[in-house]
Amino acid sequence: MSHHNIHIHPSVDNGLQPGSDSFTGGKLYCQCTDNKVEVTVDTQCAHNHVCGCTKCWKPEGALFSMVAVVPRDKLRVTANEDKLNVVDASAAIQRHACRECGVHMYGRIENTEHPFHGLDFIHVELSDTQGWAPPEFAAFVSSIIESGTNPDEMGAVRARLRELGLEPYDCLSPPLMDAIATHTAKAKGAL
Ligand SMILES: N[C@@H](CCC(=O)N[C@@H](CSCO)C(=O)NCC(=O)O)C(=O)O
Ligand SMILES: [Zn+2]
Ligand SMILES: [Zn+2]
Repeated sequence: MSHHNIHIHPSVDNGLQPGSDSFTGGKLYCQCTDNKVEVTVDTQCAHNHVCGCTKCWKPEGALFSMVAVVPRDKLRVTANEDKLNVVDASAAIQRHACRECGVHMYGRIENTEHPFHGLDFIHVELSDTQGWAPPEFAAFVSSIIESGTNPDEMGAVRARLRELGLEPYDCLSPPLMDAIATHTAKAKGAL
C-alpha cells in the first residue's frame, strides 16, 4: 500500500497546520444538522495527538482520532447538553457523546487519583476556528489493529506518520508516560 492511500485523519492528511501563539480557544460543535451540541473552550489545547485506540472517537474513514486536553474549568457545554450521554461509565475517561450523531464532545476524568485528573479530552477538528495547536505525536498506534487494520500494513502506517512529523508510539509519548509514572511513584512513596 502506498503511503498516500493511508487516511490517518482528515486534519493531518494534507500536512499539519501550525497553531497560533495568540489563540485563546473556540467552540466545538457536534455533527447534527439541527440542535447541535455546543461546547465552549476558553483556552488553547495542550498535548494534541492522533490516537489509534478503539475508545477515542474517529471521523468516518480515519484510522486515528485526533485528541488534545484542556483544563476542565476552561470547558463548558453551552447548548443542547441534554443530548449528551456518557458512552462508557467504567472507562477512566468518561466520553460525553451526542446521542444523535455519536460525536464525542469531551472526555472527563472523574477519578481524583488519576494522573490526568483535571484535564478534559477534546477533538479540536469539531471547531470552526483556526489556530488550535496541531498534533505532536501518534499514540496507541498498534491499537488500530484492534479496529481491523491488517497487521501487515503497520509498517506503512508508521512510515506515513513519521512523514507527517508524528512520531509513532504504542502508548503515549515518553514525556507523558514519564509524567504518569512520576504520579504513580509519588502515590506509592517511591519518589
Ligand atoms: N488497546 C486499547 C487502548 C485503550 C487506551 O488505553 N487508550 C488510552 C488513550 S486515549 C487518548 O489518548 C487511554 O488512556 N484510555 C483511557 C480511557 O479510554 O478511559 C484500545 O485500543 O482500546
Ligand atoms: Zn449531534
Ligand atoms: Zn485514544
